[in-house]
Parts: sequence; structure tokens; C-alpha cells
Amino acid sequence: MGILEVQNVNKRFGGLQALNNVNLSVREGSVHAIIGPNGAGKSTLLNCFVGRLMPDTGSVMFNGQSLLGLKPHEINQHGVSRVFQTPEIFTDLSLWENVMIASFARRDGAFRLNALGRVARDGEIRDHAAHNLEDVGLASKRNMIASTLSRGDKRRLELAMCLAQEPKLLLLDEPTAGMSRADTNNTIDLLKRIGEARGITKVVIEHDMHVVFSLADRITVMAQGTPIVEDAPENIKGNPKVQEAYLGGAHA
Ligand SMILES: Nc1ncnc2c1ncn2[C@@H]1O[C@H](COP(=O)(O)OP(=O)(O)OP(=O)(O)O)[C@@H](O)[C@H]1O
Repeated sequence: MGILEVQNVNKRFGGLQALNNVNLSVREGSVHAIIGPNGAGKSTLLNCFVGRLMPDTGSVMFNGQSLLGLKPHEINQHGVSRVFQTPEIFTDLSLWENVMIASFARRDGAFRLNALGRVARDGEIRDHAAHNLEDVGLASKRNMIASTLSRGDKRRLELAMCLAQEPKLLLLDEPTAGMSRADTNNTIDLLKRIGEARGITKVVIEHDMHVVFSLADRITVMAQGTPIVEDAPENIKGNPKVQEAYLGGAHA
């Protein structure tokens, strides 16, 4: 039994079957990549894990509890955090303030900007935020305003905000999209280091195969809304079904 268990999930947008009977089991402590061509349903599936979309049918269980019907912040409080393709950060605030708000949300359940004055005087929150900024390598930039950061640093900041909520499951939606090769490699190292130190289970959606094969210990390949192969990374590349999916052929 995995920490995340998805059974028979279907999601239709009008005439389009975006998810077609999806089953997925994510083992605790693993890095599970979900790959597949554009439009395969990867983001739709992730959205069903975090309360942004409700599947038409099926179940999504995390740690033995159903996530369906819960609000995004309630799912967050269950220990599921998501890093988005476009970082969701407070651009007018300092890095320090951003992470303090996330640390506070861990206790309070929601991001509250109006609590910032009180939060900033809370020693435990300050220490917690400092620790998480340190972990992603942004401690020296903590007083900078978030909007002035490079794209790579913005994503690191968002990661620090996710970590501040102490997730058990971290969902990463193209964590290196738009990054230079150097930044991509730094992010891979960072995610590996954090995974080992904190034992967080990760689900990664990614198009960059260098990232996928550097991080994942299990890969699910989706095509046309359905998982067509699940296997260890070393068995994925040579799989004819995977090659067919990427060449644009309809799967059997
Ligand atoms: N809110 C929506 N309304 C209508 N159609 C949608 C919606 N969201 C996604 N789709 C469609 O559902 C299908 C699956 O989209 P999804 O974004 O999940 O694919 P993906 O595998 O994440 O693709 P990509 O790798 O390009 O991000 C696509 O055909 C997409 O156009």
C-alpha cells in the first residue's frame, strides 16, 4: 500500500476524456516521476491530488485518508505540498517574510498576510523560516524582495515555502522548467539532498529526461489520459510503448 493511492480516476472536460481510469500507487519515501507527451493528463492528475479539480469518479487516498472534497489548504495540512510551474510567492515581500508566512501556515492552516507583524515577532517561526531558507541556499538573500530574484531563485524560494509546511508528500510540477542547465543541475542536487535529509515522498512531473532520470526511482508514463507503463527508470527508455507514445502514435 502506497502513501498515495489513486484508483480508477476519471476526469472529463466537455467532450475530452482528460483522465481515463487512472490507477497509481506511490511508495512512501520514493521519487515517482509522471512523464508523457503534452496533453497526456499529468497536470490534471496533479490537480486532483491538491483539491484544484474534483475527479468525476475514482478515489485519491493519502496516508489512508481520502483527499477528495477537501479544500486545498486542508490537503496542505494533511501534509501534501505542491511546487508550481510558475512560482506562487508574495513578490512584494522579502524572502524571509515569504517563508515566515509559510511557516505560520503550517500551524494556522492558511497563508495570512495580515498576520505578518505578529508572525515576525514569533521566535519559533523566525528560526523555522531561517532553517528552511538555509536549506535551499537562500539564507544570504533573505532580506531581498522576492520580485528581484532570478527565476531559479524564485523557484527555490517557493520550495523553501513548501518545506516550511513540513510536507510528507511534495508534488513538483516541472521543477526545472525554464532554468539554465547549471540551475537545473543545482535544483536536482537540492531536491536529492532534501529528499535524503527529510525523507519526503516526491511526485515529479517533468519533460526534461535528464531531470527525470537523475531523480526518479519509479516512472509512470501517461498517454491520452491513461498510465501506459510503470517501471524502474532503467526499463523505461527501451520500452516500445513509451517510444510510441513519444513519437505521437496512439497507444494500444
Ligand atoms: N480546465 C480545462 N478545461 C478543458 N480542458 C482542459 C482543462 N485542463 C486541461 N484540459 C485538457 O486536458 C488535457 C490534459 O491536459 P493536461 O494539462 O493535464 O496535460 P499535461 O500532460 O499536463 O500536458 P503538458 O505536459 O503540456 O503540461 C489536454 O487536452 C488539455 O487541453
